[in-house]
Amino acid sequence: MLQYLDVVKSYGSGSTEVRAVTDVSLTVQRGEFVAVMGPSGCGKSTLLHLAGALEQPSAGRVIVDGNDLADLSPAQQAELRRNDVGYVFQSLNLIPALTALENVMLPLELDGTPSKQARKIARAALEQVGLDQHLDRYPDDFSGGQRQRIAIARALIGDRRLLLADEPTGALDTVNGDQVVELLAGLARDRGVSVVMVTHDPRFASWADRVIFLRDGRVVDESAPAFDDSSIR
Ligand SMILES: Nc1ncnc2c1ncn2[C@@H]1O[C@H](COP(=O)(O)OP(=O)(O)OP(=O)(O)O)[C@@H](O)[C@H]1O
Repeated sequence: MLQYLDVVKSYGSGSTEVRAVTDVSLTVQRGEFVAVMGPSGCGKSTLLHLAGALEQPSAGRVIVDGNDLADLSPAQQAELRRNDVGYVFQSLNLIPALTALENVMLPLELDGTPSKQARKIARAALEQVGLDQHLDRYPDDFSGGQRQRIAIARALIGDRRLLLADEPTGALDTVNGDQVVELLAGLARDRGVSVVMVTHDPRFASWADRVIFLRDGRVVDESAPAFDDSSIR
């Protein structure tokens, strides 16, 4: 579903050049849940941005669902972002003035889906994340974990098959964080969504099928989940 081949990403040039990602080769299978860990600034977010075609690699290739992103025009990249790739961030970006249902409907409506149909699809997406009640309430009426689930429903709308989650538990307590990560694991296992989740917390990484450790932009280890390794925080 997602492949990095000898990927390098630098920002700036000459004496101000920063190597965010260096020689990363990595494959994420369909339905696989991969956690990415590593110290601050090691390139975790950059890896996600490359997968979502939000950044272009300086060298190497990024392949999403069989498409080499470099071969796609900007319009085709935008289409891939819209149809295949979902994002979840630590800050939820839910719109406070819209209800839970309206928040999830929004991307569909912006894409021209008629309201009635958008409502139906959004309800189904919310049901998949375990929310089928009080959908006419506003984000502030939900707990942090429920809000993140609304954001995940919105990210997955339209059957996206690759979910990029950047610290989705960052603003949550352990109980809510666990629920969100359990949901991500279930989406991978039961629906074949490929999930790449950046996290600082070994507890949440332990839900993943595989954990990738980055340091200074390089993959330094790839292993079974670590439960308590303070050196990688
Ligand atoms: N747009 C940019 N311009 C210049 N440098 C950047 C840019 N984005 C990231 N960097 C640099 O690239 C490196 C990797 O950044 P990145 O955000 O990918 O790390 P990270 O592991 O996600 O960090 P954190 O855990 O703090 O979010 C850092 O040194 C960062 O300062």
